Amino acid sequence: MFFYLAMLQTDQLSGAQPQRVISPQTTSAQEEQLERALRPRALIDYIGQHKTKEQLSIFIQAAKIRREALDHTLLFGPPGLGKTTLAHIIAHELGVNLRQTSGPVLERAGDLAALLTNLEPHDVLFIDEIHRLNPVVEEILYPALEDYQLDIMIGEGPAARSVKIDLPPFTLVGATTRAGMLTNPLRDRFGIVSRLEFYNNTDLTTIVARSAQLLKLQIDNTGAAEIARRSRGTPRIANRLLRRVRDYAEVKYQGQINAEVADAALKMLDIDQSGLDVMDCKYLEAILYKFAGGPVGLDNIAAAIGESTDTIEDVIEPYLIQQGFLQRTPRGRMATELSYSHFGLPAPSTKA
Ligand SMILES: Nc1ncnc2c1ncn2[C@@H]1O[C@H](COP(=O)(O)OP(=O)(O)OP(=O)(O)O)[C@@H](O)[C@H]1O
Ligand SMILES: [Mg+2]
Repeated sequence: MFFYLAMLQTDQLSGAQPQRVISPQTTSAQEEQLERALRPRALIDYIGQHKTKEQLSIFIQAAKIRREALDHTLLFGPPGLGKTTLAHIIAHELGVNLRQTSGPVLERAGDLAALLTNLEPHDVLFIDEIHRLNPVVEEILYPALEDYQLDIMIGEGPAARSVKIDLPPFTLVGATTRAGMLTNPLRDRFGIVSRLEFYNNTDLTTIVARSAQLLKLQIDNTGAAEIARRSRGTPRIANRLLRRVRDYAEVKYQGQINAEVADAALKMLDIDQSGLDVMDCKYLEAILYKFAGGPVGLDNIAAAIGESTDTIEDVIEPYLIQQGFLQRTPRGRMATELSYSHFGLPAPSTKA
């Protein structure tokens, strides 16, 4: 209880709403600062995502040998898996500047034009949440991506004229949690498309151990593995749980973290043995108890648990599907046998 209050206070001090511990989104400015400190800077320090890493390493080397800009790159996957981190690493490995913006921030064509005309040759322009680009801004982006040209209108009415400006060759790195929401013409302009996957326990354990070392914590392998196992396959959550477990260990165990200490701390935070938290359980229980295991439509579940459909689709469902707790069918969401057994319910007789 003391622990929970302490958490609330830190969040309130930073002006943010208290949030779910296991939320894959960053919850405060303070957390963002900590994240930056833990962010690997070179590709070799980026743990896991072996396929993506291997591909990128080759494409980056090839671009450098040819002295060309790297092809435009789209990174997609659930929040907290390392898209922003990877964008920074790409620029670092290419030895160029990174200019960062995001879809919702670029309101007018002029905002994008200002960014593009300030790029130096081979620079990386990173657009986060690229699925939320204003269509007018997106139109300007097409010729910029294809021909490194900016086509803009100057003035209004009869005096208006279109001007073409040459841009230096550059690389757009786009990040999105929703590749499906990108328009086709935009998606087609990315030469490299990388899907980030949830991390396996081994890779996450390495990430926890690395963060612990940077934070100078005393943790053994069992402690790192326990935190990893309950982090929803997500480095951001792993790093956050590590900090919360540290608090617990400092108050109760002179800062020593092992599996038992981690387990006790995580139990107190209501994160269960499978790494599911209160929101996950609420979601699955709604399907199991209110909708007889499904199939049930997204809007109905959203109304039942009072969450937005976006949060459900971006944050809650991907991990539950990946872990086999949930099935998405054309008729709606369905609980799997694993869900039934997780909540101690008998498996349903096979539905037609
Ligand atoms: N492969 C990795 N190895 C080590 N640490 C990682 C790795 N990927 C991510 N992290 C850590 O996880 C944190 C979150 O990563 P990042 O901000 O890049 O996620 P994201 O995919 O951009 O999330 P969002 O969709 O919310 O923008 C980073 O601070 C970093 O410390
Ligand atoms: Mg990000």
